[in-house]
Amino acid sequence: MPHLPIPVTVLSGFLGAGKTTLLRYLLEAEHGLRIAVIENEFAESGIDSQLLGEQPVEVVTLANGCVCCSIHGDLERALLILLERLDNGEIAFDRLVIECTGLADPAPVAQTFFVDEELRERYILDGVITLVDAAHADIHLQQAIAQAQVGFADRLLVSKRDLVDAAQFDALCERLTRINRRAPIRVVEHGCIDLSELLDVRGFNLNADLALSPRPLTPANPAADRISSLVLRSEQPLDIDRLSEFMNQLLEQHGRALLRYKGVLSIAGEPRRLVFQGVLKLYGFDWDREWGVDEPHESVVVFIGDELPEEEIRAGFAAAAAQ
Ligand SMILES: Nc1nc2c(ncn2[C@@H]2O[C@H](COP(=O)(O)OP(=O)(O)OP(=O)(O)O)[C@@H](O)[C@H]2O)c(=O)[nH]1
Repeated sequence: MPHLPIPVTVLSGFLGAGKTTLLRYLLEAEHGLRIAVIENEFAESGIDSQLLGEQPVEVVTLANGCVCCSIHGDLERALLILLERLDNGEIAFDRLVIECTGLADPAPVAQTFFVDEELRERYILDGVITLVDAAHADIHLQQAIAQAQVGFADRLLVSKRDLVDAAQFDALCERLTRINRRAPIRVVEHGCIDLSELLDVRGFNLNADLALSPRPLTPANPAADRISSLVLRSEQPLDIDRLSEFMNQLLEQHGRALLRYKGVLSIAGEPRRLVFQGVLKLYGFDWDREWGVDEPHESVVVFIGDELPEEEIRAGFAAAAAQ
C-alpha cells in the first residue's frame, strides 16, 4: 500500500529564541496529535538531557503519544531510522518537527527533502517556522544567519513578547516584515501556540497563496538589513519565453542568494494563472485555475534574498512583459 507522505515542519530560530520551550509544549501537551520531534545534539534542555543516551539516534515514545528522536549523527540517517521503525510498527507518528540548532541555516535542512529519493517520497516539507526573541532581536539580527532564518521562514513566531513594550514590538514586526513579506507573524507565549499556526502551512506547495503582508512599511533606512523582500507587480501580461530567460539568468547568477521566491503570473495568450515557487536554485511551476472574469490580471512576485540585486530584478521583470 502506498504511504501518504509525512508532513515535516522545520523549526528554526537564533540561540535562546525559545525553540526548546516550544518543543517541550509539543511533546507534553495533550493535543491529540502523534508528532515525532527530531532534536539535535546541541540543545541543552531538560528533554535532551533526560533522553539523550550514547546512541547516535535515540527514539522514545512519550506519554502523550509523541515521539522524541535525539540525534548526534546526521539528519538523513535519523529520518531513515524513523521510517524503518514506523514501518515495522515500533513507533507511530503522522507528522514530524525538526529543530535546527540556533546557529544553523535552515536551508540545507529543507533541501534534504528535495534531494534524496526515498526521503522525497516518504516525507513532504510543509513549512519552515522561525522563532524570533523579541527581547534580543536587535542583537540577534545583527548576524546574517539570524536574518537568513527569518528570510527563509513561512511563519514567524515572536517569543518573549512579555519582555518588550508595544513600540518595540511594533518596530520589530515592521523590521521582520521588511525582511520577509511572506511570513505571517504570530506571538508565542512561553511556547504555547495554537498548533494550527504551526502545522499544515503548505509553504512549499505550488499554490497561488502569496500571503503578502498588508503591513504598510516606512521607507527603509540606509542601514537596512542584508536579507530583504522585493515585491513586484505588473498589469501587463508576460511573455513566457522572456520570463523563463529572465528566471534562468537570475538563478544562474544569484540562485544561492535567493532564499525563497514565489509568484502568480499572467501570461500572454494563456487563460490560466501560472504559479511558481522556489528555494535557492531549485524551483517549480504549474498552471493554476483560469483568471476570473472580473479579476484583474495582475502578476505578483516576491523574492526574499541576501543583498538582492534589486535593480537587475526589476529590469528583468519589466523586460519580460509581452510587447
Ligand atoms: N519571558 C519569556 N521567556 C521565554 C519565553 N519563551 C522562552 N523563554 C525563555 O527563554 C529561554 C530560552 O528558551 P529556549 O527554549 O531554551 O530557547 P532555544 O531556542 O531552545 O535555545 P537554544 O537551544 O540555546 O538555541 C528559557 O529560559 C525560556 O524559559 C517567553 O515567551 N517569555
